[in-house]
Amino acid sequence: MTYTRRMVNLKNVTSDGVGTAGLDWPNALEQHASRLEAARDAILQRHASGQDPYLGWIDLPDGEVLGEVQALAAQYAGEFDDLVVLGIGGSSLGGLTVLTALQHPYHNLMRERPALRVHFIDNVDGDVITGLLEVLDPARTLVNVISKSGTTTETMAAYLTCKAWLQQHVGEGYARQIIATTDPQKGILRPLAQREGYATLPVPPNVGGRFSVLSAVGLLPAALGGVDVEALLRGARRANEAFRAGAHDNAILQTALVNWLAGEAGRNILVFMPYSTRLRYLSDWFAQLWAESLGKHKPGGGHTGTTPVKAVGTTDQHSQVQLYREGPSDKLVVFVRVDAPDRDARIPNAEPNEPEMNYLADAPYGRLMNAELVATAHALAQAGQMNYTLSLERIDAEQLGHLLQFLMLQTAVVGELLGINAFDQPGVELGKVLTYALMGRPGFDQQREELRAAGVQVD
Ligand SMILES: O=P(O)(O)OC[C@H]1O[C@](O)(CO)[C@@H](O)[C@@H]1O
Repeated sequence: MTYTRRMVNLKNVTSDGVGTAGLDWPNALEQHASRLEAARDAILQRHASGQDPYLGWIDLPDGEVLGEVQALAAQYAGEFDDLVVLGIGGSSLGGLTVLTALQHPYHNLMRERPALRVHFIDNVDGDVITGLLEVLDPARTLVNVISKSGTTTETMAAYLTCKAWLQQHVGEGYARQIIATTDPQKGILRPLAQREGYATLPVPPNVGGRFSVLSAVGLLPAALGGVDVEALLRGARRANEAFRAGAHDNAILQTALVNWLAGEAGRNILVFMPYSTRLRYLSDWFAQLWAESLGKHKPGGGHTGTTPVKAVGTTDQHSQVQLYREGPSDKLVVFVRVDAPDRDARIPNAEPNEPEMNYLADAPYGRLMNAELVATAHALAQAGQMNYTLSLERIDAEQLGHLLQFLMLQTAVVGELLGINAFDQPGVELGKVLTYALMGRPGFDQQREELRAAGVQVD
């Protein structure tokens, strides 16, 4: 994986494609190299101490849970057609990203499928949940309920629905068709799964949801969907190794710096825009990673965080790029480019009577896609709009694993530069608690009364 930067304008674009204006590159790197390395070292030291409650995700590429995941996947393969994944946020978006990127783009429509179809339920939309169950065969459907905390309302509601559906249709054997992925100790889901006799997988206590894609959370759905999970972890290990390089050879540190400086310079919006339909959910996964990690109260007062915007090229070129070029200079745009698509898909020879279309004749789709990316990056740079491009050679499990770990490490470094805890999410927890109060969950009477006192209708 490589990256290029194309900053505020084209004047200072160097021969290796590294744009420099605005950030005065490479002086900015010179100026901040030791600070970057210190941030990286602080993270690695906390991790090495074995005491840090949040940094377990750095170890996930070593694949401690891999054997267990593969054994479960092998046990179920062939016997089932569909897997329904129940989870939300970090308990859903990683698996969705990996499967959308790595399965056949129309895997679900294939007559002969090499692996299970995987469906993600990540909302309390009764039409969608019951609509899905209406068309699935209960005897050939597995359910993987995923919740780190083991309590999240949305996931518990979907679990109750799916369990009742399985019980109704397959009777006593339903427990064999449910796998619970959750914290080894905490929450409601773990004891419930033990009582019911479900197969279980762990979410390590020191791994937060948005950093859990390479734990059993992402690996089991990926493995059941036919993804080469070993290669995914191998790629992530390469990112871990690259993270140890000096700042001048370390794209993770350098992009963290660009992001941090962009925020400090008032560029409060971060547009994440892969040029690939297969990578469209990477934008969703990244948006959660970025927003929950970096949108925080500053220790000394004030706030941190740039607002992630999910986009996909070229599609959103035709809906958002007008704003990115001529709107306020308050954004950093991150493109993701794929050098070589899997298929040598070409546009057929054009219309013989339309010579103006001949430029498309026999053109590879990949070339057209990347021409659009480069054109957009240049157009933004010319208008003083900061952007850089991360490049994958191709979309395969190893490259994707590398990119996921790259982005998690980059986010951790930005958190360190900002002086915040990038691994908690207190702002989201309050919403969860107030939902419990509104829904009448026992133990939340005080919050219920507070809501009533604040004029919220609670009954
Ligand atoms: O895995 P859980 O505990 O159900 O949480 C799901 C998601 O909810 C959040 O806590 C935010 O509401 C995320 O951080 C997390 O990924």
